[in-house]
Amino acid sequence: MSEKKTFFVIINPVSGNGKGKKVWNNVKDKLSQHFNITSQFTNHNNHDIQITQDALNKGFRNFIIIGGDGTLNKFINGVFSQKTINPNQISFGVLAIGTGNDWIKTYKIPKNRHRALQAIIKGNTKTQDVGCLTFLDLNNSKTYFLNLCGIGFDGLVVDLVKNDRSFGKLTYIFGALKILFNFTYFNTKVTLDSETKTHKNCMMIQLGICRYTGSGMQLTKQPDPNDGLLDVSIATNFTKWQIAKNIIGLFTGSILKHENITTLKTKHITLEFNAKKPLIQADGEPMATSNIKASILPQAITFYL
Ligand SMILES: Nc1ncnc2c1ncn2[C@@H]1O[C@H](COP(=O)(O)OP(=O)(O)OP(=O)(O)O)[C@@H](O)[C@H]1O
Repeated sequence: MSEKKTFFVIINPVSGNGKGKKVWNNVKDKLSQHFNITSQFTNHNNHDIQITQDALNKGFRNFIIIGGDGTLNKFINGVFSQKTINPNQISFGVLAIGTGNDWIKTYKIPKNRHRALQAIIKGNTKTQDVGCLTFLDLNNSKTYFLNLCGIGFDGLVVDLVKNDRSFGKLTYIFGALKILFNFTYFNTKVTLDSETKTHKNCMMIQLGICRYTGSGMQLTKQPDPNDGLLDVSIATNFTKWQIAKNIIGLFTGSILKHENITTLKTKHITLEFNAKKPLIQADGEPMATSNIKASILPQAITFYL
């Protein structure tokens, strides 16, 4: 009989309004039948980063994340902010128990935990790109993302719902409707290679790797998680009425045909904002407020699907 593979399981007990413990109790026997398992619950915000790095230092290379997009984001930051172990030796599977669970949607990874588990047991893997944000006003400190980074409108939405996701899947939609009446435009100097252009009255800018954000919205045109490029969209001069009218288009992606949206693909992009800087989110997590450079690490992480 072949030797059992070893996995380290990280469980976020607060994801998806507190489903973590129950899900873990539900799957741990099955996991142990197939794998050697070590597990740890997170105790506080960002603990997921520390747990990942401690597990890497102890020799673990395969992970299962029981959490939402935010927990995945912290795992990715644990992997890419350390320099000892090459990320190409690391792989992860996910049992998605979050609120939005947007990352799994691109790959149709089942939300049903037993089917998701089956996929990990089967052992098929795939690689994808990882995004890197450099905060230019904060000593060039870096953060990494797996799904999508949004600036402006959805930065405000994430900030609004960060402490209360009790509406489940509808949390982001209710948040977006509330922000609709409060957002302010911002101006952005966009630099691609050596060319700089100013976009006035920006409502939001998306830097996408995967397809979905905000519980199923499609705000980037042709994201390919494996092409080594960020899929950028810049929305300008939208009135509140135009957004309200196009709300279904946010979910179908047809909003991207609107003349007020510029789309492009790039390996890196620098965004400098006016004095009142917009809020930034990455993978549904609030980020620092700063001018940023975004770049991509091609096919940098392996996952089970
Ligand atoms: N024990 C903990 N207590 C408080 N916060 C935690 C804990 N463990 C992890 N976190 C933080 O919880 C945040 C959100 O978790 P996560 O995104 O997985 O759930 P969610 O918000 O319900 O799902 P989604 O992002 O898919 O909408 C992450 O920033 C993570 O660092």
